[in-house]
Amino acid sequence: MSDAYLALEDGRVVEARGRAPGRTRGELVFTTAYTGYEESLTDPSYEEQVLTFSYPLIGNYGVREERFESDRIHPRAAIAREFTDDVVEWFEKEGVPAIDHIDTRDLVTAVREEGAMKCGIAVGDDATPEDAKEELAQCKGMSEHTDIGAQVSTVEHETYEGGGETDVALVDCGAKMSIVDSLNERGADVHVLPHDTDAETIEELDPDVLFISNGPGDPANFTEAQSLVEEFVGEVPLAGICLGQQVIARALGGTTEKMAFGHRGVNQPVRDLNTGKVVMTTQNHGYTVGEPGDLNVTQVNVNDDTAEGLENDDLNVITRQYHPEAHPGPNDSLDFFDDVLGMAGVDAGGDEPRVAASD
Ligand SMILES: NC(=O)CC[C@H](N)C(=O)O
Repeated sequence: MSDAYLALEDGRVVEARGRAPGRTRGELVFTTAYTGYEESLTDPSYEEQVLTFSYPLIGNYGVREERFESDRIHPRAAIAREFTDDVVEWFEKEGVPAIDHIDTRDLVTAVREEGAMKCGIAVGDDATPEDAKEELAQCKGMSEHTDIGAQVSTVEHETYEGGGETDVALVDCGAKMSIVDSLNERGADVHVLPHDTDAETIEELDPDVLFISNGPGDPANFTEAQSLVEEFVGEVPLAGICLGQQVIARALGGTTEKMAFGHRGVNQPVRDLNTGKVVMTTQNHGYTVGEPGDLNVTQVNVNDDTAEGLENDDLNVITRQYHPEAHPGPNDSLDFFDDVLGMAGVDAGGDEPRVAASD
């Protein structure tokens, strides 16, 4: 007898130990990061997903709000080989089901071999395998969550002051706070705006940069953000991270597609095609840009050659598929934020000037 069951789309039902009760469902994803569980769990990009940690012990340095990327846990449930009591308390407080004492190596291998899959979870004294299967039966595909932006976005315009040197309009499709921090630290005031902000609001704000944030689900469902890009491209410098890159590419005639299982960890190697330099990056995405449209591919993933950086110097557009803001992960690509503010004519103190794609 167990008190936790995980039903997988491949037909298996796996027993586990229940740590925080509840029933839920989502797309099963993983991260191979061995630190940064507070940041990952509060990253809005994981909305409607179930996060499996491949590192075996999660929670061993406690839970501190200073490290949160948003105000709540976003994955619908969490899975590890072993969660500490500290982190379990947090799951219980937020009502997020969690399970451990499960073979996470097997789960991650299944996702890597069979591709992204749906799952259902049932945790509690009276939980049964059928409960988990019922959850699985109700699980939608990521693209079917058409209103996912509203689940994660701010509803009000919020301003985070960073010295007033520049004004960045950050369209919040599920933004991580580290993006705001990275811009504030470089002297920019950041205006965090709802995902469905209209063109008039942007016109009134008259920002120096229009920035589309990271976010959950299928970029095709962020139609309002895409319209803003179509409206302002060429007039206002544009930047984007992860979902932001995907939305901007779609707006500029490009395409996006679902990957087999995505890029998931903090050691994804990215090569800059101009300099040849390779940096380690943090990644957490299941979609990728196929055709880049009016953008040039300036950086690629060393493992599979997918587009990691897109730019158009004439139109003043620069985007990244990975997370330059880190949290979790390496700080090697923080200079992206210097380049973003550089488009607005600000010398934000970067080490070296950006090399244009056409040079
Ligand atoms: N971290 C992100 O912004 C993820 C982008 C998008 N939801 C994807 O899965 O590809």
